[in-house]
Amino acid sequence: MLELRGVSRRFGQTLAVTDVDLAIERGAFVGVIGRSGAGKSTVLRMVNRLVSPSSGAILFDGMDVTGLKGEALRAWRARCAMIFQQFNLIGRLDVLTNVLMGRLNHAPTWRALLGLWSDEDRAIALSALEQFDIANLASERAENLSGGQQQRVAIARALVQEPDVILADEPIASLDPRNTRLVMDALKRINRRYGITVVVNLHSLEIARSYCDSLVGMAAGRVVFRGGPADLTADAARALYGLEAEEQLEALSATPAPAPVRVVAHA
Ligand SMILES: Nc1ncnc2c1ncn2[C@@H]1O[C@H](COP(=O)(O)OP(=O)(O)OP(=O)(O)O)[C@@H](O)[C@H]1O
Repeated sequence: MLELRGVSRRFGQTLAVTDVDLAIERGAFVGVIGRSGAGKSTVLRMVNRLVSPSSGAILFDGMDVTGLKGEALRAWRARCAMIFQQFNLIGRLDVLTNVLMGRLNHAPTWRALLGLWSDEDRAIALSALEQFDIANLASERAENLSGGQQQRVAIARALVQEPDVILADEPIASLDPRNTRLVMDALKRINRRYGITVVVNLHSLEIARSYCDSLVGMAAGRVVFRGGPADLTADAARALYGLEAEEQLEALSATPAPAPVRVVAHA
């Protein structure tokens, strides 16, 4: 279980995140929703410690990860893979090598630096690409791929890391509707198939409702909504999105809410 207990983060005078309590079960697929600036990215970044909390504690299966440093911090980061809106691939390298970067924690550094990946690592990387229908692109330079293809490569890289948790920060924000579905399907597949916990920041309520088992809504740095997709009513959306809500609600009314599978518990 991934737990946030009273977690806050201040940047100068800005309180980005205030007193967030969350308890996310292993294998859950959780969407974090809310307006721009609500604190969603900061929450995700605190989990893998790209940003450290100003106060509060983050625990994974009872282990306090809040104060980890050095080797212990690297080990924790290997267990929680991060996926970014801008993919963060190395454009001049080929797709397979980008995916192999996810194996860095499983290979001796000298071998990785020399590009001497084991046959096993290569097979694992290729198999990850196959799962997302992009094995044919293995030898292409990453920068030549479309955004949707690049994001699937990033998900393959995260998968071969063999993480416990995948933290995806607006992974579909720069994608068209077809690629949005392909990328969300890829995240869902690895969640269901391998039981990897997925926490994903999303702008679109429609996507959040159709893919996530449970939702956490943030406004002005605080958690103001928790529930299953069916709990995301028009009133809840208005509370989260204010004036922006109508646009979101239009898209939402076009999609029936699926039944929730798992719920985020209060800590
Ligand atoms: N490194 C930083 N330095 C200063 N302020 C920051 C930093 N990171 C975030 N903030 C501020 O913290 C608040 C929350 O930002 P955050 O990026 O977490 O929100 P968000 O909900 O992810 O927004 P978006 O959807 O636009 O990414 C904002 O006011 C933002 O300007």
